[in-house]
Amino acid sequence: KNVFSTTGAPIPPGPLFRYAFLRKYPERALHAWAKVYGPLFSVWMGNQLFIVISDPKVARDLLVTQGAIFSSRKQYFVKNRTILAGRAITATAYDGTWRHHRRLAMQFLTPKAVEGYTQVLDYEASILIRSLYQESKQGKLALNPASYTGRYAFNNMLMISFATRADASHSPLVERVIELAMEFMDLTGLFLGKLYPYRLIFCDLGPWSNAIDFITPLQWIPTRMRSRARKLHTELIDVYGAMYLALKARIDGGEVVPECLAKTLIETREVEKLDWEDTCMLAAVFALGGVHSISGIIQWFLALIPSHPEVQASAHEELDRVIGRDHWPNAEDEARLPYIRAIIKEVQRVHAPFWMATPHLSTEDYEYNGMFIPKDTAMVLNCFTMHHNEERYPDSYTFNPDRYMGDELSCAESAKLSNVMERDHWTFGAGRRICPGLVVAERELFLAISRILWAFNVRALPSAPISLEEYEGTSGRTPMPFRVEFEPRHENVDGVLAGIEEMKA
Ligand code: HEM
Repeated sequence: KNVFSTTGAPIPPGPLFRYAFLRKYPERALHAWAKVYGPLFSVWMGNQLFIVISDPKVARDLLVTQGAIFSSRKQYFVKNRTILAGRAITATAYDGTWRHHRRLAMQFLTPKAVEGYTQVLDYEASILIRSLYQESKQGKLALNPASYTGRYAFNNMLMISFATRADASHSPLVERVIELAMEFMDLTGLFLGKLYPYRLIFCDLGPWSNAIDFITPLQWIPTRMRSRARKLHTELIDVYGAMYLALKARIDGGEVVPECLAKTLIETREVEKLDWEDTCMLAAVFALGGVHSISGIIQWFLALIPSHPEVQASAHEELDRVIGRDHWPNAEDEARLPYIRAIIKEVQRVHAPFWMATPHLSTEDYEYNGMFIPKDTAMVLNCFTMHHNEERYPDSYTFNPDRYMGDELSCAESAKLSNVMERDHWTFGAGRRICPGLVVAERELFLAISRILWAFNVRALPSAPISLEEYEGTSGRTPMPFRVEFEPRHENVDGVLAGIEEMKA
């Protein structure tokens, strides 16, 4: 590969020895290198060049302004080519298929669409609070929140994708979806710790995936990795195909099912010329992208809040003042609760679930500030360094929601600011591949976190301190398993929860 442009510009500087540094907590290595090599540096993995972006203005200049060049995806052998077969939007190159599939999914992700099914998210948030209240025996028993936050995020996605949900005793099909997610994690080499149901529906690969991705001859021989990846691909098609067909059978049987992604696919599949694999992978998109991420952020919130009693007290004060104790916050209260919003933004800043977003691939040679970025370079957004930019976030290692007071924009609005130094954070990526689930994600986070704060005083156990440094996986996703107490804050919690019944799947 050329390391100089035709005008003689070199690729950005970078470290010589790298693999060992990138194995666990890779963002720490990237952060250290950004200090040495600056806002744009190179890292080679085998014959693949990665260029790491660590500055908001550079991110804008390349990923946004030059979006026509920096918006594709590398076709990793295991994840993109074999398991997802270039589909599920995230794995698709920057082409007509990507545009087509993203457009179809976006019908369910625009602010207007999210408004239309907010009652679903609202209901699942109620079930989340009810489960935490009941299963903690009204606050007497400490809980590990992972499976509850996972079920919350999972049910939201199941409802908007397939108009179905998992009750506490889930169906065999849902069990299967979870097993496949675990196999996905296992195969893509990302998961190091103990498995919990629901938490692992999907995570986007850190850029440094398997050796087989970088050593081409390994792809030609029948390794166990290759056969498991192929099997997983087939199973994803089978399982999500079965969920699609189950919905179709309901519709064919005369049932009036709520609007959902799979229903739209059923109605438009022929006109849209979607083959069976496209259909199944598209139907799976929300469950793949929108579970682990949401669940992870709520868990980080729960891990952080007990050690910041002053933040929790200010949140309780705001809720009591603005909402009162007779009812809990609803979606339309969001704008009136700036401190709750600030907490949510700050959690996302200090614990973005994907420290390296999902790398974009360049599709043309490009020269930037005297440096050469060759075609087919994987561009990594170094969110960790960007979220610790002292100019933008003074005292950046301190969890301090106050820094967002006065920021009245939603994350979606903030991502469009022309002054990128004012953008709230980079947790959802940047440019044309920015997370399309951003609006629904924000609403889900608001409903869950504002109601947890309304209902409970969240406390750590003195005997089981929570680690805020370590995490599972290789990209900052979820905290190490921990337990917290959910102490009801007032008597009305019981009364408000009394009217809520769990629907069957
Ligand atoms: C707080 C929760 C979430 C976070 C932090 C998150 C983060 C991300 C990030 C960093 C990317 C890569 C962006 C880039 O390439 O620049 C992404 C892509 C994506 N996300 Fe999310 N996401 C979240 C929730 C969701 C939800 C709820 C959905 C679905 C409803 C979703 C669906 C997707 C899809 C389909 C892509 C691929 C987009 C493309 O390649 O064009 N995400 N997300």
